Parts: sequence; structure tokens; C-alpha cells
Amino acid sequence: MYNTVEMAVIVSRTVPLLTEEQRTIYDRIMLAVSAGQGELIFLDAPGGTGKTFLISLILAKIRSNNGIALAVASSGIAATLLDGGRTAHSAFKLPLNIQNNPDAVCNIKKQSSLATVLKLCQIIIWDECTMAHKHSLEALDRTLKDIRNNDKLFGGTLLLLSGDFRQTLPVIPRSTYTDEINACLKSSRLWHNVEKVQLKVNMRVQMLQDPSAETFSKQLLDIGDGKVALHENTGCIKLLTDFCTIINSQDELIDQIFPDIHIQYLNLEWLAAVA
Ligand SMILES: Nc1ncnc2c1ncn2[C@@H]1O[C@H](COP(=O)(O)OP(=O)(O)OP(=O)(O)O)[C@@H](O)[C@H]1O
Repeated sequence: MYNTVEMAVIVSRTVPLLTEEQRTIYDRIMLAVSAGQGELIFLDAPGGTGKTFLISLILAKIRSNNGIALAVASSGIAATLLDGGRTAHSAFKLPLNIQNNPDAVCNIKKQSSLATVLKLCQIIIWDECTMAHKHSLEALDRTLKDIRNNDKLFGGTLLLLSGDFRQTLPVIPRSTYTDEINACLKSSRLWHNVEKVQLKVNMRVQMLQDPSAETFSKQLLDIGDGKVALHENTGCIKLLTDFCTIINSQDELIDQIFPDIHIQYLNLEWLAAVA
């Protein structure tokens, strides 16, 4: 249970801060929540555009009215950034070998308390959805139809997917590039139902007023949008020397991003801060 007063305070503090594009999306989502008809919306948001900021507000708004809003993410680290966030696998009890199971369903009994929550919830927000295997989303669709006895998409549940396809796609061990494309949500039969909304303004750049943050965010977008030429033999791109700190091994990468992880790995606040 959430404290509705605390949630309302978050809402009244945050709404006046929204930028115009954040406000438009916030209003669109809240309209879909009130309509209660179930929709599939994809929030396309490159890093730093305020996706977490906006999602946190939507969660707080629904919870301030005693409504149920579920927040899941494809990775544990992204789940730590959302209030009450869980990984999609654990929240929906998805089967472990989902990539080999095109007809999968979630392991949720119709009479269970989780099924009741899924029946009553006003929105499901799935962050970092671009990392999810399409079978996971399809399993959720089948399960919600069954639990809600409703043949509409996701049994009439409002689903907000968020993420950035320029970043990480599903990770499939020993797979080819084509396997990853086939596995991603855009290849799902459900994807044509998606309404896309977009955040474009990088709030980190805007708030920090830092020209190097602006250059970095532009370079990142150019790579994600395929504007940087591929090396003809290797198919790799060459990173500019001013792009980031280049390291030599996976261990060094972990050390730089998560220093002291062997001590801090149970400290959720620390994990969320460095995520
Ligand atoms: N309208 C706003 N007013 C004030 N601060 C904002 C606003 N929108 C975003 N921010 C701040 O900008 C920063 C980036 O926002 P946020 O973390 O939500 O971005 P994101 O899209 O989730 O980024 P990433 O995917 O890289 O984690 C945060 O510090 C957030 O608090």
C-alpha cells in the first residue's frame, strides 16, 4: 500500500516542473488511464530525456488516487529506479526459457492474489522494454486475456512500454544479429497495435547547461540512428577519442562503473545511484 498523501505531494511538486513535451505525454497517458479501455503505448525516450521522471510521476498520480499501478523493468538495475519496481520476469512469473517458447504463458494461477492485482491494475509500465524478448510480451498478452476473461489486447489493460531501441536489444547467448532483431518487440505480431509517443529534449543537457554533455548526447544519438559509418571489413564503428573513456577489458569496465561492487551489491540505493 502506498501513502496517498505522500503520493499527492510528489504529484503536486512534479507536475509544474514538466516540460511541454513531458506534459503532453503525461496528459495522454492520464487520459488513457481514465478511459480504462486498455491500450498499448510506447514511450520512445533516448537517455536523459526525463523518462524515469515522467514514469515516476504517472505511478505517483495513480497511487495518490488509491489506484494500482505496476512498474516493471527488463533488468534488475532499471527496476531499482522505479518506486515499487520489479523485474518483468519476477513480477509476471515468466518462464525461464522464454526464447524457445513462442506459445508461453505466465505462471500465474487465475485465483492467485497476483491475478487479482493484474485484474484491478490501471496501468502496467514496462521500462527498458527494448531488452525484452517478444515472447515475453506475447505471454503477458495471453495471460492477461485469460485472467481478465477479455479477448481485447492485453485483456483490456493499459500497457505503457518505455525504452530506446538505439540502446540494448534482447540479449540471446550465442545468437546472430538477425536472431536479436527477430527476438525484439518490433518483430512481434503485437507491435502494429502500438501508439508511439516521444521525448526528445535531453533534460540532463538542459539542466546542467554543460556543452560536453550536449556533445555526448548528440554523438550517442548519431550512433544509435546509424549515422556513423561502419568499418567495411569488421562492420564495427570507430569511437571518437572525445566520446568516452575507453577501457581495455570487461573487468575494468565493471570497476569504472560499479567501483566496490563486491561490497555494495546489496545496497539498492547505491545501485540505483550508479545505474
Ligand atoms: N521537467 C523536469 N524538471 C526538472 N528536472 C527534470 C525534468 N525532467 C527530467 N529532469 C531531471 O533530468 C535528469 C534526467 O532525467 P531521467 O533520469 O528521468 O532521464 P531518463 O530518460 O530516464 O534517462 P536514462 O534513460 O539515461 O536513465 C534527472 O536528474 C531528472 O530528475
